[in-house]
Amino acid sequence: MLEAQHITHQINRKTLLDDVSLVVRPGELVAVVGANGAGKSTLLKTISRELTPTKGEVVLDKKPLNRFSSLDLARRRAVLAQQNPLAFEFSVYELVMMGRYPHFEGHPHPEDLAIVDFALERTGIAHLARRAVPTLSGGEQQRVHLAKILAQLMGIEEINRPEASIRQTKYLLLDEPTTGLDFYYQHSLLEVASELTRRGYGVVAILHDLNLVMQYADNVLLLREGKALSFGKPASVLTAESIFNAFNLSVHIIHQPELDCPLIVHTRQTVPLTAQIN
Ligand SMILES: Nc1ncnc2c1ncn2[C@@H]1O[C@H](COP(=O)(O)OP(=O)(O)OP(=O)(O)O)[C@@H](O)[C@H]1O
Repeated sequence: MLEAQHITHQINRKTLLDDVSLVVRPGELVAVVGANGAGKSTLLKTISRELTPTKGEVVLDKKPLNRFSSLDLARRRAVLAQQNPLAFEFSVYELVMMGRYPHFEGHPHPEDLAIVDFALERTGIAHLARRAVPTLSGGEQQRVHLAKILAQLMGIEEINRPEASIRQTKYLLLDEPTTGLDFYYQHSLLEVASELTRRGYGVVAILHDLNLVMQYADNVLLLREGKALSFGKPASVLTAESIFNAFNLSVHIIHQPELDCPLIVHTRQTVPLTAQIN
């Protein structure tokens, strides 16, 4: 279990996070939502150990995060950042192979090569393997970075026995992973994440599309101005009232029996029909 316990984060006199807690259990996809500047990336960076909180603690399987070696942590959790470092002239294959660096010294083993091939296939970029990363489109580059973190976490036994659960829980931490992805790949990415949760992974994803949250998240944390407004099942947390509180936007929540989950639609301020006719 991955737990952020009462996280407060202050920079100078500004409070970016104020007593925020989050729990991610094995097998769960937890979404973090909120307006721009609400503190979502700050929370994810704290959970990944990129930032040290002013107060509070992040605990992975009951052990504080700061007690893990960098190598152990790299094998237990992988991070898809909002802004990925420039890939210079690396090929797609080379960049995805970097995901395996915590697992070998010198030359990659046959299983590292198999895992990289699997990650390239699973993210739909095998045909781009020899291309230089900077020549790819934004969405293609995003899929390369996803493939890299899959390669970082997956083990050969997971590829050979896809139906088996993993022995030790691993966590994917995704900051706006659907950025730049088309409609098909937004869903494809969240299907990959869901598939991993079924194997026992935990996933934390910052998402802006609340309908994707409704469809894919097991739990959601709603942040406003660094504070947790609520945490729980998407249909209970994402109400018209809470969305108005967090985003200052009026929405309809539509329940259709043929849909798996409620649908959130922005209420546009329309001119009454009679006024238009006149
Ligand atoms: N190093 C910093 N110094 C000062 N303020 C910062 C720093 N880092 C972040 N902030 C501020 O903290 C707030 C939260 O930032 P954060 O990046 O966590 O927001 P976010 O919810 O991820 O936003 P977005 O949806 O725009 O990505 C913002 O107002 C941001 O300007």
